[in-house]
Amino acid sequence: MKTTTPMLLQARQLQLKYRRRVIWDIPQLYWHQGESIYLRGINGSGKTSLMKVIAGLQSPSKGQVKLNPSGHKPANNCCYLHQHPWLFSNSVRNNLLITGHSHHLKGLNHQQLNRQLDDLLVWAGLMELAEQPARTLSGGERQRLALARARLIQPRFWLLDEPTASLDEQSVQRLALMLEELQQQGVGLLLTSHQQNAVTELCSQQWMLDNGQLHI
Ligand SMILES: Nc1ncnc2c1ncn2[C@@H]1O[C@H](COP(=O)(O)OP(=O)(O)OP(=O)(O)O)[C@@H](O)[C@H]1O
Repeated sequence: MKTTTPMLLQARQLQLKYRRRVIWDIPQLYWHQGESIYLRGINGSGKTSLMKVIAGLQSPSKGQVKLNPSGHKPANNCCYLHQHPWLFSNSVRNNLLITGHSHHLKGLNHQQLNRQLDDLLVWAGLMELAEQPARTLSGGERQRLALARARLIQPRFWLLDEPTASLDEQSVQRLALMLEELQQQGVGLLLTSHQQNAVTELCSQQWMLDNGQLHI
């Protein structure tokens, strides 16, 4: 991460409406970098919408999400990971390379760049699949590649929408180990899941969306 000063993401009077229907109304919300939060709520309670608003991918109807220290934008420091990650159709390694080129890896020489990609492939358990087309990966492998790709961008806040849906026990454990390493680096994690598992157990806090209210 670029600096060591932890950030605080906060919002006041945050509201989301679709037409006249209020999805949620949140008087205040604080998320310190380094905190891991399990966001719960029944289908349709507004979890995905809240994550997208926090990550700067969607505008709220009222209020604003801010980062402290001020001057930083949520969209530049948050990464929202979809349940079904979108990947480039070329190889696993090239998925990382393309993302790396468009971010901070531009200044690295060929050898340094390859070393960084190798480290990420090892972290994600994808070294043996590095030359395989990403479209042929299994669900668990796709998730791990999406995580490795996001790590290149070095977000402070990671928002994972149903990362373990349709993963078997072993894949969940593997993902949990990867997320644990991110936690040790001091990132913030916010994740949803309809089942409690090794990934949700990493979270020391829970937020519950219920009937338009966020219970913290
Ligand atoms: N673009 C939109 N226009 C109108 N309504 C929408 C739109 N996007 C979402 N909604 C509605 O907002 C509500 C919240 O949706 P959201 O996807 O945030 O819920 P969720 O808690 O993530 O659900 P799930 O657990 O099923 O993924 C739902 O009732 C949904 O139909």
